[in-house]
Amino acid sequence: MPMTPTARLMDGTRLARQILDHSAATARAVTQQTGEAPCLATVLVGDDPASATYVRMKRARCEKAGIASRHLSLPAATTTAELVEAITALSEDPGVHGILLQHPVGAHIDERAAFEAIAPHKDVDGVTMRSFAAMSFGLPGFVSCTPAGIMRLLDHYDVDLAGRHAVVVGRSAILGKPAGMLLLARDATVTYCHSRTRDLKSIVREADVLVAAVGRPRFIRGEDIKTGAVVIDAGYNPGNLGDVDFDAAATRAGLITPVPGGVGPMTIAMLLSQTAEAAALQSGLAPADRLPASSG
Ligand SMILES: Nc1nc2c(c(=O)[nH]1)N[C@@H](CN(C=O)c1ccc(C(=O)N[C@@H](CCC(=O)O)C(=O)O)cc1)CN2
Repeated sequence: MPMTPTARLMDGTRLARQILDHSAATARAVTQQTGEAPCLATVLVGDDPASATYVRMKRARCEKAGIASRHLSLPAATTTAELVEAITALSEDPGVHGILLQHPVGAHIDERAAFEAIAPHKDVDGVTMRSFAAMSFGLPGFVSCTPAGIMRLLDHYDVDLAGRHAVVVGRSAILGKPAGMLLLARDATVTYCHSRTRDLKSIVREADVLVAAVGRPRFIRGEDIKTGAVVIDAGYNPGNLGDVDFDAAATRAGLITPVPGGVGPMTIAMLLSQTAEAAALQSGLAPADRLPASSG
């Protein structure tokens, strides 16, 4: 007999809307003050359809929020040097307030070198080493958007993290790794799991808070979710499938994010929030010691 879902849904679409409204208000203030709308430059390398969709979604949200966007589409054969040069030009362009390089780029490109060409004050996607270090030390700076969105969801649903066992499955530079650091900063006891982890299931079963960021559809089974756990599904697999077997997990979890409608919309909302904040900082409208994560 099918089990009844017991978990409460964490509605990322609704919370993202609130953050987008706040970002639009900040963008309006910048435009009134400077006569120029905040501007996000988006850079896409190659023709991966999913990446093109995400960039289109980001630009559409920008337009709705009164944020201008400038798009640079580069061929798949672009070299690291050419990409670094293009991003450096955007970093030096005073008309651009934020830069997004859509991940992933082709395997022949040194993605880290390309990310590092983003000027720190324009790193609204929170992908540079400097942004990661600032986040890890609790200093002002921009935070990688999906982890920032996850923290906003946890706060919105009043999840107390201190002393809880948070298990992050995945260790990518823009998702798993920073998510763990943010949870640690909130006094959670953090375990990172990855492809070489032994007996993953037994660790997942101990998670009070589980962040699934593996990139494998329905990789986390419902039977491995601890009763009452908070389950954050940060997966974005083809066909709008998350990393968690949602139906089964929802019969055991206390709180759970759906896919779609959970972490995804929060990722884009945080990008716009940080873009509006970057423009406000660059035009002297916001104090430089204000943490972007507190806006919206
Ligand atoms: N430079 C970056 N690259 C990538 C990031 C990132 O944060 N910065 N994240 C992911 C993909 N991503 C944004 O780029 C992303 C994925 C999914 C969604 C989303 O809203 N999904 C919807 C469903 C999709 C739909 O409605 O068509 C949802 O979950 O509700 C947003 C952003 C990799 N690359």
